[in-house]
Amino acid sequence: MKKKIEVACAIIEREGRVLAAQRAESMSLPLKWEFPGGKIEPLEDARDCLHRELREELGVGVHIHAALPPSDWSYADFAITLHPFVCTLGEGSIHLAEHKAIRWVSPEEMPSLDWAAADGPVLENYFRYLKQGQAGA
Ligand SMILES: Nc1nc2c([nH]c(=O)n2[C@@H]2O[C@H](COP(=O)(O)OP(=O)(O)OP(=O)(O)O)[C@@H](O)[C@H]2O)c(=O)[nH]1
Repeated sequence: MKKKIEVACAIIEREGRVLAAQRAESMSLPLKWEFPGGKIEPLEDARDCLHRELREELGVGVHIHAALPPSDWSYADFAITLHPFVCTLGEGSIHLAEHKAIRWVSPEEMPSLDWAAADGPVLENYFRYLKQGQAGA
């Protein structure tokens, strides 16, 4: 059976843009774009995982504002459930410990990046979330 992992990831918003991070050549899914985050440890809460991973990967704290629906994806060699959270930056300034690059992208620019395949449904859910916010505004 395929290995199954649970991953928490952060859609960090700033001034109408979100932070996209590019995986390094040395990582799995090299050079793909993703939302920073990582694997949830056994018995770990998804939000605690997110805070831990963002400190490790970017050296920042975040404020979590909303949880988007978890989304499942099956890669050739493993299956993943992504748990996305909409966040803003808290304390610290960004230092890249693992990623090759980051970009602040507008919602219009987001689909043009070469995302990890599992992020497709996450982008759709985020666009739906933005629309709902505008409808409720
Ligand atoms: N953080 C994050 N990971 C994602 C996203 N989309 C996606 O497919 N993933 C996959 O989820 C896994 C996250 O695990 P990780 O960040 O703790 O793992 P890693 O790359 O350090 O180690 P790995 O070598 O086991 O892949 C990776 O396999 C990554 O490719 C995303 O948007 N954010």
